[in-house]
Amino acid sequence: MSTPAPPSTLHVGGASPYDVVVGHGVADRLLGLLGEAPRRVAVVLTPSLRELAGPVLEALRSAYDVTELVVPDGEAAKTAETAAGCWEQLGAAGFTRSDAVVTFGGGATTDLGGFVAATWLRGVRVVHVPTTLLAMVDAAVGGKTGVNTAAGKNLVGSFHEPAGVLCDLSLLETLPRVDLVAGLGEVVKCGFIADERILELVEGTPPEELLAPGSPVLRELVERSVQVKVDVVVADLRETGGAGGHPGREALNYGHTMAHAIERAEGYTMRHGEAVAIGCVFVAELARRAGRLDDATADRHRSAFARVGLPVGYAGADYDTLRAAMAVDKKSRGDQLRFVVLEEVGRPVVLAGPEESHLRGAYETMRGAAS
Ligand SMILES: NC(=O)c1ccc[n+]([C@@H]2O[C@H](COP(=O)([O-])OP(=O)(O)OC[C@H]3O[C@@H](n4cnc5c(N)ncnc54)[C@H](O)[C@@H]3O)[C@@H](O)[C@H]2O)c1
Ligand SMILES: O=C(O)C(=O)C[C@@H](O)[C@H](O)[C@H](O)COP(=O)(O)O
Ligand SMILES: [Zn+2]
Repeated sequence: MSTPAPPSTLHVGGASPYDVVVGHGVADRLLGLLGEAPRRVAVVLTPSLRELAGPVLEALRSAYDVTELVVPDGEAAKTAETAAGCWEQLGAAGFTRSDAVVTFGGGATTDLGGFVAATWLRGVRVVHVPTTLLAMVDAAVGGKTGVNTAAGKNLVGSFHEPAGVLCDLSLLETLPRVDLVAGLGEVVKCGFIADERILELVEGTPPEELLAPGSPVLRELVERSVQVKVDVVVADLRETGGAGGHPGREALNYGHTMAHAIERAEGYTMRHGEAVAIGCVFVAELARRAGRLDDATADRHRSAFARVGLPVGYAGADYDTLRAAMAVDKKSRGDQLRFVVLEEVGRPVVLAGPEESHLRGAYETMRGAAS
């Protein structure tokens, strides 16, 4: 076995700067990152990850009063009720503004834990230790936090930047393959919106190699995807818009209008990364029909996502159900749907108010591609 390369640090500039550290064993840096200011540390995690979190919890207990905020697994954690339960526990523990929250888990845990940290005392420090590929490349970075409501996904939340993100690639060793594959959904998305080298790596590497937690290619994909996200959020943290025709932070939402509608229609049983793959293929087809994207790049979407084992079609819910769910997307303005589409790889733009016939046509193509 070759020794893994030393950790790399990606700096996120702005008003509240922090670092994203990527490498093997970097969860050990948690104590150094939290420093001496906190007396209490609350760790947000799920029952299924308590064993994996053992060394982190032990290290934290050696330095702080630790409160475990044990939340439901997966999307079930992202509710106002779960957040309220965490607030109760923070209150009971006498959690102050100098104390800190640590999240340990996938994107659902970092979203919920980040939201709890953003709202407790109007904002306390949070450090994310993402344990899924998806959370490392996307959810833990950039400060978007939130929970779902009956009306849709991530409808309540806030922007609250972490004090640091520790992407410990060793933690991926226990992650089921299907969740690793789902994480590639956001990785490939980053390739299409901003970094074609990601697509070349995905297209040119055997999937087995891509999906090995110790693989240098996987590590490069993590670093490149984090860099894509960092570049976007540094320029437009609060999603107020970009310059020169670039959609700003909304670019990271590529494929998400349909993805979130499908997740909601499926009662959040489909993995987010899988829905993102379908959503990207859908919106590429929409852009093709609207005359914005060429056939070859639309086809490249199908082949890139399918190559790593992600779905590229969906036939579960009918058009009207998905159309209604897309209307509550945060990119919508009034009655108008807005999509991020590509004009070419690396050139995202906003398509506002697409023709209904193009939407229906892209929906039918998505239905036809369902396996
Ligand atoms: N805030 C953001 O910017 C942002 C970005 C992308 C996605 N998200 C959100 O992230 C969520 C999806 O995150 P996800 O794909 O990580 O799913 P997830 O958090 O539901 O985790 C997937 C599964 O993996 C398990 N797991 C996690 N780490 C593990 C490990 N190391 N070993 C074994 N099992 C492990 C979890 O228990 C869970 O069952 C969605 O809610 C999505 O909306 C947020
Ligand atoms: O960070 C962002 O901005 C993103 O859009 C990244 C997405 O991958 C992520 O799923 C995000 O949570 C979606 O945001 P939302 O604003 O559509 O809820
Ligand atoms: Zn996403």
